[in-house]
Amino acid sequence: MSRKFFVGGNWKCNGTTEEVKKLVTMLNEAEVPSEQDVEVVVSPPFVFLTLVKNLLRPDFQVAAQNCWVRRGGAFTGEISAEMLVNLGISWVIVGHSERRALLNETNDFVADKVDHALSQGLNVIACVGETLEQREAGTTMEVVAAQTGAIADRIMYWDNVVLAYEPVWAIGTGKVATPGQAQEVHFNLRKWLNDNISVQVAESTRIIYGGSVNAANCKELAAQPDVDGFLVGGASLKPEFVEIIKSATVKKGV
Ligand SMILES: O=C(CO)COP(=O)(O)O
Repeated sequence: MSRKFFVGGNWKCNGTTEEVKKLVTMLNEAEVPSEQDVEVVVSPPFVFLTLVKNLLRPDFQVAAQNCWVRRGGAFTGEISAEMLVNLGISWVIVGHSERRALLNETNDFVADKVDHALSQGLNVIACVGETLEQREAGTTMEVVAAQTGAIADRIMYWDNVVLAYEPVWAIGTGKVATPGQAQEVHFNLRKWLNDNISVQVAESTRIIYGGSVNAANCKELAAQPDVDGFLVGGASLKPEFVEIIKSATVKKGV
């Protein structure tokens, strides 16, 4: 069993053309472990997708932060999965907690999106995670299982899916989950996959952690057996993103 370490950079709604070019130049010049050891995917806002795709080093890939739930058409302001494929974009982030919370995306809506994005040949980073209230009420695993279950029903081939566990209380707060807290949920999620999908899917699906990951905390998190990488927000806009990519070496024992 080997799950390639995965590091995603979610740039969220940030950046000007100049800033994006600078960030890409920094990434292009960085020395990182080889493609064999780490898969790196950066996710700029829609308007910069083509710019980033054209400038970015070929060993890194590009993700959109969202896409429309079904085929394109008369949906003002939306971007379809077909358009992303047409641009040569290979990944899309789906179900991010900011969209669930601020745009009222439900488990069913997220599941429809996963279904359509996969049907068009996109790879999907599907996000799940509990709020602070849910954690304090002891319902973390229930919430995460319900979110995962909704999308799992629509997935035929798990090879194109990465699960991102992003506890809402750790996102953009500087309050990172402890390695133990992250490992506990990742372990339980993998067990959920084992019990509800298959042993093979449980062993091969990458479960990455997101929420205030930075250069200082990434190594200890990466050392957890069920943490297969990261989805990084704020720190993905800074040079320290390179250090986070390098935490892949923790898995290799290098
Ligand atoms: O939401 C996140 C990645 O998708 C995490 O954001 P931060 O790393 O800024 O906490």
